[in-house]
Amino acid sequence: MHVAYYKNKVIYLPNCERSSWQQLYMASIKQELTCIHCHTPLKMELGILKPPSFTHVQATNECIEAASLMTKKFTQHHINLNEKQNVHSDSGFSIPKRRSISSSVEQNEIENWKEPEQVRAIPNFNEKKATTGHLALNPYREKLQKSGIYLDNQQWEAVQTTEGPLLILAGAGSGKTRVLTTRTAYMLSELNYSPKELILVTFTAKAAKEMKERMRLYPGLNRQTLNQLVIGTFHSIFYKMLMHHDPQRWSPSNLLKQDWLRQAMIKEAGRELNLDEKEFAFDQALTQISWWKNHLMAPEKIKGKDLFEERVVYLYKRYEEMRKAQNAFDFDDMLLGLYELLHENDRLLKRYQQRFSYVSVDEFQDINKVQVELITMLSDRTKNLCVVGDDDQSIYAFRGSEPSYILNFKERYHNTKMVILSENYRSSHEIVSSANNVIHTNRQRYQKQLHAQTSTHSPPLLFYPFDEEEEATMIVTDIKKQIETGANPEDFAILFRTNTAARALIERFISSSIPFQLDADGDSFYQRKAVRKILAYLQLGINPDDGHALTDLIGALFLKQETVQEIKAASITNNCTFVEALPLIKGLKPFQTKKLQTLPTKFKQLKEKSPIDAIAFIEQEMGFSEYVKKNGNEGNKMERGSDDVRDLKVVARQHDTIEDFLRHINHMTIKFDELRNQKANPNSVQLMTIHRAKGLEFKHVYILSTVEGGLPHDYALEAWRDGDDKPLEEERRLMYVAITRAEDSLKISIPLMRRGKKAFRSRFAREIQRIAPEQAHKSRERNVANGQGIHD
Ligand SMILES: Nc1ncnc2c1ncn2[C@@H]1O[C@H](COP(=O)(O)OP(=O)(O)OP(=O)(O)O)[C@@H](O)[C@H]1O
Repeated sequence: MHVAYYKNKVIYLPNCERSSWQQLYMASIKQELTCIHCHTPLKMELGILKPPSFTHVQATNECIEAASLMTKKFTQHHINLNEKQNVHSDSGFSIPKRRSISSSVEQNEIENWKEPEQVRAIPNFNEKKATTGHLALNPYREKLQKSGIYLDNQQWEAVQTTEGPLLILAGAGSGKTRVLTTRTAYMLSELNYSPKELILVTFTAKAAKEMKERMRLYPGLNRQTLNQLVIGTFHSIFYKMLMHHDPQRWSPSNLLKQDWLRQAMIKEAGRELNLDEKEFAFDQALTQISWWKNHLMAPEKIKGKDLFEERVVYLYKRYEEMRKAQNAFDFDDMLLGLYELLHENDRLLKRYQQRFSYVSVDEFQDINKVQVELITMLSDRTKNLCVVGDDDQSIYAFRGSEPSYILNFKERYHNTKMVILSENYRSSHEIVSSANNVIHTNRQRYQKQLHAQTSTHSPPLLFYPFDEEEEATMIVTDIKKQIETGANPEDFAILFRTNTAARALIERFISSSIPFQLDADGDSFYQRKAVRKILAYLQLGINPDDGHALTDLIGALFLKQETVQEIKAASITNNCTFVEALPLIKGLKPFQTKKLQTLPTKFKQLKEKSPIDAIAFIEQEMGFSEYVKKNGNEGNKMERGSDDVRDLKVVARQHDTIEDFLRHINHMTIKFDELRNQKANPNSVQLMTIHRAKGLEFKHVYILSTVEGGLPHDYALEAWRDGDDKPLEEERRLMYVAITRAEDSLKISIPLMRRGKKAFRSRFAREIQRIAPEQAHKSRERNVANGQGIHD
């Protein structure tokens, strides 16, 4: 059904602007859309696969007749019911829409709808399974197979290579965990190496635990042997070593465990520079300091590139002084401490080299400078260093990791043997081919192609929501339908590039009945600096005595926090509101006083506006644009204040009054906090950043906002325009990681609008539609052999 009654008007869906669909959808949830005949509330379907429609649950024949009669009227040439009634749109709906409709066409289809498309560039599936019988069967391999542990030939080759430097390039889903655990088990139970000789470094504690648990299932391995094995993260293993040598200095009580402890130190140092606690990006400063430490860069050796960096260098220097004076250490010091200890103490280094004859490292693509140096030192005697990783999944440059360590491994460690694991056991052929299509464009990589074991004949889907809001609605609707027909919530994951990209999605899940879990760092979108300040303006517009809002706002007026007390005092002595007291502050420069004098009137004007107009007014008339320009992205190239304001405008457009807008935000902020403290429910839809999804797998995956600026992120595009394509290559790897998380189905969202502007489909969404040359070549060879053509 395409007609409904809404706000005292009859509306016809094909005539409604695309931008209004989301509002209509929200209206349907509030039961404001009704049947034109019986006035029963209608449900609006706004999903991925089909154009939207209204559903009438118990429609009578009269209801259906009335709807079809009305539809006919709307579709007649130049005739429009609302036009006759001379009703004009006042809520964003173009009713009537002044366009001619061919009288011969029964115009009952939605022209504004853009059909989803399947990925076409899928080569024919090669049924050939991974080879398992080519190498001569080894009794141990047979034993493994009897225990249900199958290895393909490439995996088996990696397991058997125990001596010398070994690089195992493990494509996504190719069983690197299986290889690492089997290789360790093989060395222990088959070659009878002592567990004390082995050290296995993982990237997360979870991975270490999983490997230990898996190893318990291997034939011939007992608990006692496994307990002697050194397996854990860099931090856990190396910290134990430090504790062993100097327990007093490295006592856990000296650890700066929480971020706020470190922040407190740099904030104290910041006061020496007169940095405003609420304005300066201290969190960014800590990330930068950590990056330098992991790159073995002492503060004396760093020259800041800009004012922000110069300040952070100072904070770094003072932080180190304060930390040392307190005998404290942070997580980075655990690695640096051991690095220094082994450098200074050659005898100790030799002892460790003597003890650990076999060093293995997982997730080698994510390694950083200090970690590389440490494992090189430890394995230097025997050169028995086995590293497992995937250069295509290196996504932690911001934390100091570099794909160059894995790419240059062979140059750094002579006589390296390289084994490539290219059989993917996780995803369908259609998903694997799409991943291959995207990643092959990267230049900084080992050329390789993943190969899937099965085909579902169901290619990934590209779909086109109008904007962020509609994207969220479509995905929630899609998942809901699948759950209704038997799928489990835990089968689904929605992946996004940044937390802010998921704002609308989180809100839609909060309002739905679907169990979900959010796995992302950081506060709610509405707690972000620029957003909080805009909201403070709006709150003061409504309540000019709002003390919290005044505190949030003060920096945006280029005033110091101490001024808040002065304003409050002036409001008491002059018996006026905080806003009215703004022009009464003494000791300011004349231009500042002049600006403050205009504010009370402007705050009054603000109150009367719609949320979207009010934000524009705050930006242009109340000086906020100027503030954002100066302070919007201090030290943070990833998240700019101006983008946050544009994101906020997307929400603002959905609300008619400031009160309603603020109520919505307040509700969502409370719900977001509850979410943070809620107990984990394993059977829930997973919402997470792509970074968090690494190493995980889900039956059905959705990727959000695959548009230029979203994925790839704006900052990478800027770097690329300046001639640096490294960040863009990392974004492509992120896309690759996201795609390869999916087992059975993958849906990629390409909104038409982003942050209120026309969006352009991501280059990755274009690349996915072009068959990777290597795949095309193989497919052509096969097809020639089979006498078929290929589609690309
Ligand atoms: N030889 C094999 N035969 C059948 N299944 C296998 C084989 N090797 C691995 N698998 C299965 O393939 C899946 C992916 O393996 P695993 O999680 O170890 O991949 P991965 O290489 O760590 O992936 P990623 O790097 O993408 O996170 C697992 O379910 C694993 O049990």
